[in-house]
Order: sequence, then C-alpha cells, then structure tokens
Amino acid sequence: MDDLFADQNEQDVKRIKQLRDELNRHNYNYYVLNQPVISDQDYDHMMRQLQDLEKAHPECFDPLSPTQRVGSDLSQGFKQVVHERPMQSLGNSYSIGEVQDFLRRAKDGLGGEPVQIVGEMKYDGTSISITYEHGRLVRAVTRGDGVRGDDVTANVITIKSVPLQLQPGDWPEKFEVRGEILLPWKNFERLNKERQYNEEPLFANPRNAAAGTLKMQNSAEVARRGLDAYFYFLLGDQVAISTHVERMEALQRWGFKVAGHTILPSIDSVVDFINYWDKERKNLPIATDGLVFKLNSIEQWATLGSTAKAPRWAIAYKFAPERECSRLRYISFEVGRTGVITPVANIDPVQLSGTVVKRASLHNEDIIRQLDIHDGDYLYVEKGGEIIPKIVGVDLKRRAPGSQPVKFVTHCPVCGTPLKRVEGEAAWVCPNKYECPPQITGRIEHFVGRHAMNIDGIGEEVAVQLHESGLVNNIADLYDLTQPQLVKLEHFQDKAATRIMRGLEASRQVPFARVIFALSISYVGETTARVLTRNVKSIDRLMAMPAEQLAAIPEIGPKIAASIVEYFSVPANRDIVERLRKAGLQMELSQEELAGHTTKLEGKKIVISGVFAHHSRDEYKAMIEQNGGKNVSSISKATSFVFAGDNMGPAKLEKARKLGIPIVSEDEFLKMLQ
Ligand SMILES: NC(=O)c1ccc[n+]([C@@H]2O[C@H](COP(=O)([O-])OP(=O)(O)OC[C@H]3O[C@@H](n4cnc5c(N)ncnc54)[C@H](O)[C@@H]3O)[C@@H](O)[C@H]2O)c1
Ligand SMILES: [Zn+2]
Repeated sequence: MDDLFADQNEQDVKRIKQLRDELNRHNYNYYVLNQPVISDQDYDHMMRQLQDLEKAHPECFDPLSPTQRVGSDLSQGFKQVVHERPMQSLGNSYSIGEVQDFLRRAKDGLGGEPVQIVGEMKYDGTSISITYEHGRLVRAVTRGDGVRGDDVTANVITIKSVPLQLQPGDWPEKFEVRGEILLPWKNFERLNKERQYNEEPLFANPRNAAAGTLKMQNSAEVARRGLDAYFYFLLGDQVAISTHVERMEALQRWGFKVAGHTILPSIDSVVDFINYWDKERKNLPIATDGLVFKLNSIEQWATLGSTAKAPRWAIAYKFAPERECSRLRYISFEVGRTGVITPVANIDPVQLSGTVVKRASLHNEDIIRQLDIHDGDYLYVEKGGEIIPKIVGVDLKRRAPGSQPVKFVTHCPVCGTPLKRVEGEAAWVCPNKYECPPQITGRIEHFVGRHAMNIDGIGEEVAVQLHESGLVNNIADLYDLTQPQLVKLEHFQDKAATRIMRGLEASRQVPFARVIFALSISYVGETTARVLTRNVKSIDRLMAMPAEQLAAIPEIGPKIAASIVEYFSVPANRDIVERLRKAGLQMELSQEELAGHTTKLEGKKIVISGVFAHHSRDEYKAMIEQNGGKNVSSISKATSFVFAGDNMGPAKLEKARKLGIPIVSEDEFLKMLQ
C-alpha cells in the first residue's frame, strides 16, 4: 500500500514539473510572441490541474511557478520601468457558483461586513498602466512581469482615445490609470486580411493582435492599425475618492473611456447581468472574454489585499466559448496557388455566434490524425477567437461502430497527380505546378492582386472563367486579351471588360519589385521581392544568378535562393518572363529608383531632431527628400512624424507627445526605407 502512495506521489511531482514547463512555454508564445499554439480553454484547464496538484503537494511550492506569477510580456528593445504598484492578473470563475464562493470568501475576510458588487466588461486586449502628472500623460507601461513593464509611451500616444491632456477638472497632481488596449473587430479583420495577403502569420485573436501591435518599433505603423483603449482602475496616493464607481465616473469626466460599471445589489442581479452580456457582448465593436466583478469600496480592497497573483476583492467570470456538435458529411480537399492541399470538414449546418457554420478548415493531415476523426463522426466545432470556426474534438459516444479513420487523398483531387509531402512540413502538395487548374488560376489571382499588379476586375470567378474559356493559361496570356474576346464571355459586360483592359494598361507602370512579387515564385513575398530588386536591379541579372550568389544577399537564405533558381530553370517560366517583357512590364529598377529616388515617404512631413549614429543629420535630410518626404522645422498638427536621434530636446518631445505625433527612432527610420 505504501508503495502505491509513493508511486502516486512521484507521478504527481513529475506532472507538476511537466505542467510548469508547459505553461511557461505557452506563456512565452502568448505574451511575448503573441502567437499562442493552444486555445485559452486548454491553457486554463492545464492551469487548474497545476493549481489542484500544488494544493495537494504543498511541499512542491515554488514562488516561480506559473500559478504564482502573471505571465511576462517583457520584450527586447524597450526601456523597462518598475511599477509603483504591482500589476496583477485576476482570479477566474466559470459559473455563478464560483462567483458566490468568491463573495463568501470576501465577506468572511471582512468579518461579515456588507459588500457592494460592481459588474464590468472584461475586455480582451492587453493591459496598460498610464501615469498622468499635472493633467498630462507622462508614461505608458505594459504589465510586463507584474513588477516591471515595458515603456511603450511612443506607441500609446498614437491611440486617439487615450487623452494626452485631461479635460479641466478636479484631478490630482499625479495618478495612475489602468485599462485595456484593444484592436476593434473591424481593424483586426482588416489587419489579418492584409497579413493573409502578404502570407504573414495571422493573429489568433484581437488580443494577440493588440499586444503585438503595442510592441512594435514603428509608431507610424501602430497609429495606422487603429488601437483603442478602455480604462477600469484609477489609482494613486493623492486620489481621495472612496468607491470604484465614483472613480470611474471621475475618469469619464476627465476624458477617458471607461468599462461600463453597474452596481449589482443582489446575487440575482449578478445572474441577470451575466445572462444579459453573454448575448449582448456579441454586438460590441470590440472583443470581450467575460465580465469582472469588483467590490465597490476601496477601503475593503485594502483590507482584503491580494494573493501573489490576483486581488481578493475582484474576480473574472469567463464566458464559455460557443461550441456545437455536428455530423461530418465529408472532407473536401482544396488546392491552393502553391499546390498545398488543405482538408476542410463539411458538416451539417449549425448556428454558432450568430452565423451558420458549414465548413471548417482542418489545416493538414497531422491535425486530422491528432483529432482521430472517423468517417461520419460527430465533431465539436467552436468559434476560435470568435471568427474562424474550428474543429476541436470528436464525440466518441456517437461514433458508429466499425467506422474507419478518414483517409487523406493520395492524388490531387483536381488534376489527379500523386501528391508529395514536403520534407519537414505537415503539408501535402500537388507537384503538377504548371498544369493543375487551381494552381494556374491561383497564380492569376495573385498576379492581379492589389499588392502585385493591381489589376481590377479579375476575382476568383473571373480567373476561373478566363482559364476555362482557354483564353488565359498563364499570367503572360493576360496581356494578349482583347476587349472583344472579353465581351464574348458569358455574363461579361462592356464596363467590366473596359476595367480589365485599363488595369492591364496601367500595370505596365508597376515598379519592378512588385512584378517580381507578382510572378508567384515560392517563398518570395513582398519584402523579399523588394530586397531582391534592390540588390539585383534587373530581371536579367536575377535569372543569371547562381544559388550561392543569391543566398549571399542579406535576408535571402538558401531556401529562397533555391526556389528562385528552380523557377527560372523551367523553360515555360522563362517564356512567360520574355512575353511579359514584350508586353512592356518593368523588368528593372527605373532610373529614379537607381538614383535612390522612391516614394516611400511621399506626402510625409518630417521633423528631424537630435544626433544620430549611422548618418549625419544632413545626410538624413537628403534621404528624406530622395524618398519623397518633406523636411519641416517645427512640430505642428500636420507633422507626420518626428525622426528622433539621441538627445532630442525635451520641449520638442513634449510637444510631439501633446499633439500625438509619432516618434520614429533611427533604426525604425532605416527600416522604413528598406
Ligand atoms: N492560449 C495560451 O497559450 C495562453 C497562454 C497564456 C495565457 N492565456 C490566457 O490568458 C489568461 C491569463 O491572462 P491574464 O493573466 O492577463 O488574465 P486574464 O486576461 O484572464 O485577466 C486579467 C486581465 O484582465 C484584464 N481586464 C479586462 N477588463 C478588465 C476590467 N474591467 N477590470 C480589470 N481587469 C480587466 C486586465 O488586463 C487584467 O490583466 C489565461 O486565463 C488564458 O486564458 C492563454
Ligand atoms: Zn493538381
């Protein structure tokens, strides 16, 4: 019997260590990289397991355990600032019973004193602490590891809803506000669309997108993305207001947006509040992942204090993710522009977060195997981050006896070519690059895209139509199209044909770098195309370059180099390039580009200030002009950004902050010109 216990003990201790390691890894992915690899529910579940095990094994206590500390977002490149008061997390609850437990504990801690509960939205962004002195914003700092955070003032002042100067009022000389920085749904979706287009990794949800944006080195880009902010704490030694609700009202008067606060006089009203917001939150323009209940009396906050990780006078209530179960009808296999096969689960339609879901991507074969999906299974589907439906599991109880694991196709479902698996990657690929129809039409769509040749009027349907009619088999064929040919196509009107013809004409002026991007060479995205053209300067030189020479260009690794050489080794591709050249496309850098003239700073009014490490101030002024920008001497509302070196004058800095003008460092500036 003793042995049995010893065994169990040993297993628990091992599991504690394992969970701590795993949670630390997920914290890093989530808070620093902003790219979580598991769902919040799975993370919370692991955290609970660890909490339970640690409770059963007090001898394993470790102040560094993830149960004892908030996950750290500290990252390189920012000045770190120690918080005057530590920034904590919140305890979690998932049911009304747990909220009641919380209230009971709080009342016990207060010796039975009556309490008043305030309900608020739990915004799903990233927390920020902002210090104000004499009515002005002086510093904005992330939560960091709770004790110290990153100074992200330059980025926060680009957020229009953060007051830089307070409304006249009774604010104390110095105070701190805390709140949530958010990326509204609309801006989040726009950002992910752009990223998808540029083949950059997508943000899993608005929270990760907001956190990632706040940590960018380029304030101009931060401003462009459109962050927003809501506030939910007012703190400071000089703050003489004794309830949370009155503090929020004061913040509102001073010019802040606050987290709508409601006094809830009974547990029934707490239940009503939960039920109301569970539905109503879907109509908000920003993401929320729950509600927060706080005690109203600040004095009671002081009496109750906090644990290592969270206050005892507040608790988060997390909404359950919407999940439905639905029957798998069949798996379809879709072929992308690069030949990658994506399996998609087609399920009986179900209603989820207000929309009907019929399809959900399964991404690749490994995921199908991990989930162990059989034909005819009932699948659980959730809306991850509330937008993209995701298959999260199988209801094994409903599995038909004798059902077989689903089979992944072995041949391309469109052209029938046997599939290949790229070494080291999860994806299966149709290798029939040049004749597989979806790959051909995918390349046409890519070629005409906004970031490539920017030819209007050719979406997915038209690309397929052009291909099926036999008119366009590759991108060079586009330039042989004539208006009468287009008008003859089904459902095609004069206007649409004219638009395409005009777009083709205008595309002859599109700069060389975008032509290279438009060709669909594997691994050559927008940035790589720019690096290539800057270094290689003409298509003839690019076609003639051996792999080693290409790989020697900074940022071009052996993988990209091999892919470029492979592309130009195919006679059909060389033929396409020659035909595009004849059609009048830009096949080298223009005289202006060669002379260093670009439009990268076009329309920008730039104030330069301070001393620099890499070039003199005059050199930078010349560079601004060369790239289409304008040097201006003093900061005004019309200034696009301040290009700041070391020792920039404090008066200028202050003025820029006051007007919300972004500050760009030397490194950031050089990056802009890349
Ligand atoms: N998927 C992953 O890999 C992964 C990894 C780490 C963390 N996470 C998720 O993050 C959570 C932990 O993050 P956390 O420590 O920031 O906790 P949290 O997000 O659950 O709650 C605390 C935070 O809520 C925010 N908040 C929003 N509205 C508020 C309001 N009205 N009043 C007070 N605070 C408010 C504050 O920023 C505060 O820091 C986990 O529970 C998990 O869901 C996921
Ligand atoms: Zn194929």
